[in-house]
Amino acid sequence: MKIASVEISVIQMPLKSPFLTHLGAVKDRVGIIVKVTNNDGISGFGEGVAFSTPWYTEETVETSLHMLKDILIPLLQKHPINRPEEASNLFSSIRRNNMAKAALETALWDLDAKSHSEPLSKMIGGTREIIASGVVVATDSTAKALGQIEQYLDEGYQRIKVKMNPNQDYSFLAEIRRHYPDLPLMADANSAYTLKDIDRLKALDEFNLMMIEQPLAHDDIIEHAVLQKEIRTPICLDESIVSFDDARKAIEFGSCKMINIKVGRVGGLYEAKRIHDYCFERGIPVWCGGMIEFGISRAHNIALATLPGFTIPGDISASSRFWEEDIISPEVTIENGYITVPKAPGIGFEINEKKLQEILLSKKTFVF
Ligand SMILES: O=C(O)CCC(=O)C1=CC=C[C@@H](O)[C@@H]1C(=O)O
Ligand SMILES: [Mg+2]
Repeated sequence: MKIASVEISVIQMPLKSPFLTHLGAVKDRVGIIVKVTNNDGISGFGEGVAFSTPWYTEETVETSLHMLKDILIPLLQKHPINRPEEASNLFSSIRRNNMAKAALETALWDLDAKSHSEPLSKMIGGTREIIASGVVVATDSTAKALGQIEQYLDEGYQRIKVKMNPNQDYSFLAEIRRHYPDLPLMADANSAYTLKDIDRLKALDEFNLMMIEQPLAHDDIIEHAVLQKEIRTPICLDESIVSFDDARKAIEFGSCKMINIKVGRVGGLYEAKRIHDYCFERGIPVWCGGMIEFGISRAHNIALATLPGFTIPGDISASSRFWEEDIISPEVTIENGYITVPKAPGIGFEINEKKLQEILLSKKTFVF
């Protein structure tokens, strides 16, 4: 890969409505766009998905920018690579900072797929032409949640994920089930519980949830294994899985029955695919998580979700779920609950340069 330059843009756009969790609210999204251009003038794009503050993982937009500008881009300048698969190994000398790594690594994948005139989904071994779409309801009242569920089901989404915590669990889920007894429903706790809550979590078994996501501590796999033995509802891990080895250990240990794979959280597409392959061989279902992202990351998620083990609809919703106007063209849309996988080379979407300029905060170019 003969890289000529890497450009880092910081953008900011308000969400159509706030995304509320028990850990905080996201109203305005700041994101990082990485553009890697080769000597033939072909550009690949990646997106940094860390939030502005470290409420979900330890990374932030600022730490990602530091890692990219001062560590990862200089590393790539010093050690040219031939294939995107090599980026993961090159970056492994740097501990964690997975979202910063993924921002650059995914851009290299897009560039490589475009240089081979191949869709990224095919390049990584994807087999699907359409992917099933789910959506997240993240609000603070039962009435608002019911209203949003109705709207999203009308739009065709195939499953709903709600946010839950000790102030919003049994009666909240009971009310949703009263209205929608057969709805494919999952609940994400973002670590709101401890093992003291086993009885409380056991009581939720009656709602036939597809899974409870990350009920216990963000860095735990030990206590999740204890909990999984006590409850019938499958546990899905999100925050606890930041690498292939985490996934392997969690599965060997019985800490979860499924995994939410987020490209940013695990440091890139290569690691995401390794986790997928491991789970697929063992019949462990995986699904693609979201990061309230802009269109570039959404496009990478679509490519990832074409792999055969992604058997559960992911948090890959339409561009219009969060944005008045997205930064890609065409925007991601849902038809009858599915997203059509683009056939154009790379991520398969163009960049909406006009929108990107409109929401641009800063830009820096690194010449190789
Ligand atoms: O991007 C989406 O569509 C939903 C994203 C989403 O649910 C999450 C993103 C980031 C942190 C969270 O609270 C939550 C999650 O934990 O999966
Ligand atoms: Mg989650």
